[in-house]
Amino acid sequence: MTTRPLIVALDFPSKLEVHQFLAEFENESLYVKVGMELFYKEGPQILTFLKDSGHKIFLDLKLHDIPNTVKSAMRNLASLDVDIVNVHAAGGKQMMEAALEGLDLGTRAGCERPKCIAVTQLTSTSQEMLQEELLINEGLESVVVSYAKNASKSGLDGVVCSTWEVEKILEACGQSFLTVTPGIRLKSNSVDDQVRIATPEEARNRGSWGIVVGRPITKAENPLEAYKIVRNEWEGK
Ligand SMILES: O=c1ccn([C@@H]2O[C@H](COP(=O)(O)O)[C@@H](O)[C@H]2O)c(=O)[nH]1
Repeated sequence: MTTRPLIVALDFPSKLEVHQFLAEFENESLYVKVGMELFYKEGPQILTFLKDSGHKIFLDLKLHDIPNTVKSAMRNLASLDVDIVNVHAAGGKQMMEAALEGLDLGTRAGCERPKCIAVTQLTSTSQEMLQEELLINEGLESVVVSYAKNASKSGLDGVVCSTWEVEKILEACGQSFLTVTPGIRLKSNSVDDQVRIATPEEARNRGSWGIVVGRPITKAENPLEAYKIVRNEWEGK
């Protein structure tokens, strides 16, 4: 598996669809993302199944609450033995620090603490929505970079952002700060509800650490073939 992962978003209603999807990949070890839809239906057991099948896991629950609640929740998530967890940077620095404290408390001796990253602005958010609905009167890029700096100052390992903010974030937070970029589309794909989209090649050229790809693979007529096309473009083959 590449050190700059292609993370497949398992946005399925239940474990049945997950099993059907993964069956096509035979023995390939994937980096998968489990989000709210699947986790709220199946609970931690789905993570055990994925780990036992040899996959790495980004548990994408996007915590956003008061610091004490996030700390306690992260303490529990730490015991699930996943590779990445996340919060919303909009929760603020104190909340992000609390998330790390909870993870440190919950990580079992001898195990690695899950990496913790913060969502800056969702890739479905546009400049217009930022201003008109969220009432944030800054440029979107500057808001994203500013939230990334808060995440970095709080000790987090990286952020979720769009491909188009990666360069500025790496300049501001250092080249080893992780940038995970969803909103990835091949030229032939539909945009769906995403706004700040990029191709796998653009993500690679802009320096994304990892890309998250859901529907372009999971809804493809041939998911394994779609996965290989995305992976080849991401890896520059
Ligand atoms: O800003 C964000 C944060 C998370 N996501 C998640 O990534 C996948 C993208 O799925 P696609 O089908 O490739 O659009 C999905 O699970 C989102 O919840 C994001 O898109 N943007």
